[in-house]
Amino acid sequence: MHMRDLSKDDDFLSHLLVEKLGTGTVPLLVHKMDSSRRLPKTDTQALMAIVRRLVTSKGLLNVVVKTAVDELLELSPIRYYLKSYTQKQINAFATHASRYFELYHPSGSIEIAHTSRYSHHTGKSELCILATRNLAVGAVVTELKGSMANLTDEEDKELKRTDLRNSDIRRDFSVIHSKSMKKNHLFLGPARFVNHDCDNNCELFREGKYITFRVLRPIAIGEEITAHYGDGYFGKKNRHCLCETCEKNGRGGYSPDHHNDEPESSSDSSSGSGSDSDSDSDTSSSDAESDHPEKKPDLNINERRTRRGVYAVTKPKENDSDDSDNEDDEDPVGTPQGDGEIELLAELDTGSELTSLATSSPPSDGSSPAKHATPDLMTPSRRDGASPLSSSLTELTSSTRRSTPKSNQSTPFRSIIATRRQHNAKSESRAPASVPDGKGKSAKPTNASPSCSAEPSKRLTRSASSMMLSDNKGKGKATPTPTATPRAARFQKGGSKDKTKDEETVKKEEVDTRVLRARPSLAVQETPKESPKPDIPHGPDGKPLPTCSTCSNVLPLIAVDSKVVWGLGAEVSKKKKNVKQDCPRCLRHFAIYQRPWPSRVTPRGAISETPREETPVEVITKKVTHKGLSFLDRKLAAAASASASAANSRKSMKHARVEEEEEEEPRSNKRRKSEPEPVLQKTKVTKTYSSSASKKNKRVASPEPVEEPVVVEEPPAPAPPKRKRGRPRLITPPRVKLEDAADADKAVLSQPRSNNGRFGRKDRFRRRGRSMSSCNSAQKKRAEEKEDNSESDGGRASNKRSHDSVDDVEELPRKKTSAQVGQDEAIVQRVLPRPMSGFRGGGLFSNPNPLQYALHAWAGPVVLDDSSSDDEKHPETPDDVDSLAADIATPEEDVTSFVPTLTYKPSPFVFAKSRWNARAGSMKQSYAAATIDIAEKQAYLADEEVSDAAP
Ligand SMILES: C[S@@+](CC[C@H](N)C(=O)[O-])C[C@H]1O[C@@H](n2cnc3c(N)ncnc32)[C@H](O)[C@@H]1O
Repeated sequence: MHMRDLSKDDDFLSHLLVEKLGTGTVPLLVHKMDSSRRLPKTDTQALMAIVRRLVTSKGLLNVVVKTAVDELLELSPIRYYLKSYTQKQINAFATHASRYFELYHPSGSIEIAHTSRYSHHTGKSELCILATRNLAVGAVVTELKGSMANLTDEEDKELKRTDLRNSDIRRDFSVIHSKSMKKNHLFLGPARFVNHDCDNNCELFREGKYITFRVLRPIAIGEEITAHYGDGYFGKKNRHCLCETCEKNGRGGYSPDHHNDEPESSSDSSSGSGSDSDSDSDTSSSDAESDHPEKKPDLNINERRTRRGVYAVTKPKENDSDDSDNEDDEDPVGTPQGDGEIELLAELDTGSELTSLATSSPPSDGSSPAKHATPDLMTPSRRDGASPLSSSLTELTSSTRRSTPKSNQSTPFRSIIATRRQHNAKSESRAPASVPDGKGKSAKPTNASPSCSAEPSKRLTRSASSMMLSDNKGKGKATPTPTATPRAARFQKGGSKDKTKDEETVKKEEVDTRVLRARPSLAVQETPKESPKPDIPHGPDGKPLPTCSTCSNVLPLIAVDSKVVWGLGAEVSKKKKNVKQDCPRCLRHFAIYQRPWPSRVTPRGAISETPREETPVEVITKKVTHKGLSFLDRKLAAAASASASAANSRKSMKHARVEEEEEEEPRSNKRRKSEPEPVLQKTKVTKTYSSSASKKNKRVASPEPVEEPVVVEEPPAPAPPKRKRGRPRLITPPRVKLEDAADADKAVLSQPRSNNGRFGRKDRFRRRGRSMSSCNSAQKKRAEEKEDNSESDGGRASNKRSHDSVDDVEELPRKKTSAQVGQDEAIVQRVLPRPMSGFRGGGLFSNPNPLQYALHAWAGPVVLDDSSSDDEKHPETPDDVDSLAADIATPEEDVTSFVPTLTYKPSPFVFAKSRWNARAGSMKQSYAAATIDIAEKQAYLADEEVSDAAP
């Protein structure tokens, strides 16, 4: 993908899906790559309607996102925007759009919001990412993704260059450095809104071909997601950094002796060859010490420093110290480091930001930027910091609090970024001098100063940058809370030598955590045992400040271009005085979800209501009992022992296997009649099986979409389709009907795409290679096949691998799945991972939400046994839409795009069940056939499974 395309697409999509969505009079202004670019005018209502459908759809994430992308592409302004695009560009656009849509899915855990932590310094509206759920350590924020584009050397330099002609151009984007390719890539998308904190709570990491974020320490609802850009991103040793940690510790931009107009900023604007960190590299350690006298080894174990800011690299070498600028300078980025788990160095562009920091409205007296806070400050505080005033939804449970960051137990800290207070103070005094401590803490001295540690009982907000109260995250490096941040604590205690040792321990713990950690969402759903004490903030006049009736944060003052657009009372005065008022963040949330912040619509039974390909419907109603399991256990044990003796005859088994496959279905049916499996205790048959299919002993899925299968007691139960063992597979969606074959544009846009909206390669080929009339004939053919299949062989659920393209399906009717002969809608819903078919949430657990389970329990930071397959299959080439930047270009990629999100790590229970669903039956028939030694067969199957699992 080209940098220009990505920039343009991101400008447009962020405009559509961030700026315009539910923001009303309070826009979430996104810094554009090119703010002078004219964007097609788009109906906000139409966009909101699409998002509303997304959030209310009962479907899998990738399916509903794909639908949303489809709908977006149908909008006239978007069609107009794409009219000159090639198919490949449309694919990339669709992929990028899916990243933004994903943010809004009810299963999501983050939101984009305003922050004014930096605005008062940069003079620009800034955005941030906030958690909408409590996030546990190790959780992967899967929806925080970005698209990448290859950068030529010229583009790389250009991005670092300060464009003096257009001061609006902000370099608020990430640049990822690929170690393997030794190239920089532009990294845009929702992930670009993650701000820097010197004590970051998330880290960038790579999982397969994905780059996403992993939680380093517990994050509370409403807390900002932060990453570490590197030690030199904001000047030497981040001396201009405005993060909360620096604010707490009086460092960086909050250092008493901080000056904005420090010389290193100018180096960024020069040519692009230099960077802020380059400057750092030359900085003596004594300089660094003076800036950060208490600086401890960085907590991010993955961090290594390079010439520019880095926030995700391989594990550090032994004795890697914080003052390793020179070492890193010399360290070629392509040199393998550590175990190579993370192969990307992630860096943010260091060019213009520092220039911006240094040049934007510097205080005339050179004082700390906080002294010049303007009223446009707003970052909603985290959930647990809120003082519930009216809504029970704002309350947190005690257990939730236990899982919240250590900050909650530590000395409360109140951010100086207390917009409304500052504003009020300003109004009253009419002069910045009204801020007595020089940090804007005067609005309510007891709250604003560190002395507020005398109020430990009060749960204060984190308020990364807002007008609100802010607590101390408690993550001060000097006072780690071992239980909250064991990793941090270790690194703070130990030197560099200990660090390596500790890393190993931590790594091990991480692995454990990956398996055992609780779902992040679990912590969110609990109900409070008791409400925290309301902490109603007061203004300088002693009067209580207006608070949001939902999140209880102080209502912000939001300014755009130095003009207050919200918060001065205009919007409140229209209403009655005592009417409750929500803050813009909660208003936006409500507009999107129709529910009070932070709750989102959670489709109930989304998984179970969606028929899966290759999943016999009757299996859905079966339950595995303990009795059945013990029986299966015995069988499994017998098979395992038998298989041990069969290692030397596996080759001959392959022939036998072929024969067996030919006979499998009839035998399967035979088995079902004669030997009912104990595990299938409750066999119910749905209407989706035709009598003709029963006659032929073959299963035929209903041509109708089976949203909620009506279960009827109607024996006999047809045999489930044979399932291959091994990796989960997706079934490729069929082609969508071309409503208007004459409309070429529409034909393009209505082509089937993969889950995130991209067009498959073969689809593109088809589009070029086939005329519209051939499309029509294909439709006819499908209709005929549909009839055929409903009467004959349609029940043979496809065992095709996911990379069987749509074309394959159409051109090879015998491979056609039963779902594909049904309606298109039904087929779309079949784009499901195969492993899920073995996961019967409703049957196994009291909370029948396998999607949630998979998302939160399994989508961990584990390097999966099959996670490398993507890379093995498709070496990453971010310059192409089929690569890192565009991960769903082909049907194969449909599979891979889903896997990281729904990482399949079955529990032993589920694993046993899913395995036995497939294996137990075939084993029995193998015994019955008695022509092949069962032991050999099992050995062969085990072999097959291994090879199936391989990419
Ligand atoms: C990748 S962007 C993050 C999103 C950005 N806030 C926005 O609205 O687009 C990086 C920019 O955010 C701001 N920023 C993030 N973290 C910061 C920090 N710790 N100190 C100062 N500015 C920061 C700076 O303006 C920086 O250039």
